[in-house]
Amino acid sequence: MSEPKQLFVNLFEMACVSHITHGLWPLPGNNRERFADLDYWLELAQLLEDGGFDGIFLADVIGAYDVFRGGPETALREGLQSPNLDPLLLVPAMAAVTERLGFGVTFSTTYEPPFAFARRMSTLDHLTKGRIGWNIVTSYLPNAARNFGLDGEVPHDVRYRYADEYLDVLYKLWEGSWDDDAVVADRASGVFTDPSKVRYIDHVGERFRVAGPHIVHPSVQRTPTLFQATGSPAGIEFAGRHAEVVFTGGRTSDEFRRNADGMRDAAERHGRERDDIRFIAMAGVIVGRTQEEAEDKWRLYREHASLDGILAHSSLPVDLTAFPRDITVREALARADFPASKVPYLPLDTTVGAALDFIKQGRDERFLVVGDPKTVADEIERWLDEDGLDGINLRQYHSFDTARDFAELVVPELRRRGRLPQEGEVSGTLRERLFGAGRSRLPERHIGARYRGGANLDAPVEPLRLDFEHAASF
Ligand SMILES: Cc1cc2nc3c(=O)[nH]c(=O)nc-3n(C[C@H](O)[C@H](O)[C@H](O)COP(=O)(O)O)c2cc1C
Repeated sequence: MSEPKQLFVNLFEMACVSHITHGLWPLPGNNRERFADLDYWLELAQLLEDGGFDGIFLADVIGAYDVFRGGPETALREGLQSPNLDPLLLVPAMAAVTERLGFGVTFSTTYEPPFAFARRMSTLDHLTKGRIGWNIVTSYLPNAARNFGLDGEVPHDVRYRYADEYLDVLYKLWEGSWDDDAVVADRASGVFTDPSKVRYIDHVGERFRVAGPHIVHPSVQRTPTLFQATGSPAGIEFAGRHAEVVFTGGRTSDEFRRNADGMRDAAERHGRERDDIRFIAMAGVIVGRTQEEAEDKWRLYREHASLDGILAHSSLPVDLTAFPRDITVREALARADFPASKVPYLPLDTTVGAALDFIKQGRDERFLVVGDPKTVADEIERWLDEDGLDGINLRQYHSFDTARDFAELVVPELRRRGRLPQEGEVSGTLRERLFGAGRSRLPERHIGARYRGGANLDAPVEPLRLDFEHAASF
């Protein structure tokens, strides 16, 4: 009999008070307001490693949420992703108190040039001994654009075209600029680096000119493990070329499988294998010693959920709370002169009141389970076997109760069922943890590997075809 498929578990985090579960930070015992205290991250990292988590995943944004009600006031009042610390700087501290925990950090390709970022990631890969992953985002907040000298957002698909060139520069630096044996460190001769094994990259593209050589020698993974979250046609094409782990969702199993298959098809179009991408979903797991205890927690979280926080986070420009509760959402959007086609996720023919209640409840999710350890483990097994999910980003409702509950109640049950590695069984780089021992580096068939040994540095890459009609943004 084949071994059961195992789950990859990240805690979903962000260095702010209110990341995705708005309104919950003031709950008794919640540590969220300590996010700027280094001890918060050290305690959390140790809890996660000891508790059987594979990684911590750090989200990031570089601007304020100021679309809802035309300003940042709601977001600031809620602590909604602002104030927000730089996630890259938290990693070395957490790495110092752990040995196995993986780190996924978010960084945007749209506003800061690639050379300095390549250096920071190589540094983190060295310091963590190959435990670093990068969540590639192109940023979606209009305010972010205004923070970096632009009047407004770069159009959605253009952001992905820029991101593609950004990745090209990074691969040249990470994969092509230095040979593995370039560092000699020979005391007798006093030679530290063999200059014949280090080269300029001389990248000249649409957006970037980067001479190189890379200023950091090769790290364990060279290219960090590449994560991405997407659902748009342009994003899927980009993921097919680059991503190794994709966050995707879906309200039903079928929708999830269709999304994943679309990305596997895209991977094949780019010369990769279908299982070169792992799929991770954001998941809510509310567990108690009994079903009743879990239901009580879930009720508490829903009672305290902040509708304003959720709406400000969604950046919906129409303030539905300003309309009578008994008219339909379609009617409210028409009165606001806002096209209903731009909000396909809203239930247009229900009343505004029902829609707001629905948004606040947060129940329409495939990857949400509330129950005792057995119920939760049964459901997670369905996600793995029936939906084809590989891992989860655990949504936090309460810090550290969410992570501690999962560690104490769910991990032992999943281990008993062979769905998580046993304690002490885990080792290797982040990429090896996801794809198996011996795969610390990008496989040869990945586009980033084409520069190995300095090959192809002056051969242009076929541009990513992004000629889709796509107006929606996140
Ligand atoms: C689970 C998840 C996590 C995300 N985390 C971030 C983040 O930390 N920072 C960010 O700018 N965007 C984040 N996004 C948004 C994505 O980067 C992207 O903008 C969104 O998925 C829409 O992509 P698309 O337009 O290609 O479909 C996240 C999305 C999902 C689903």
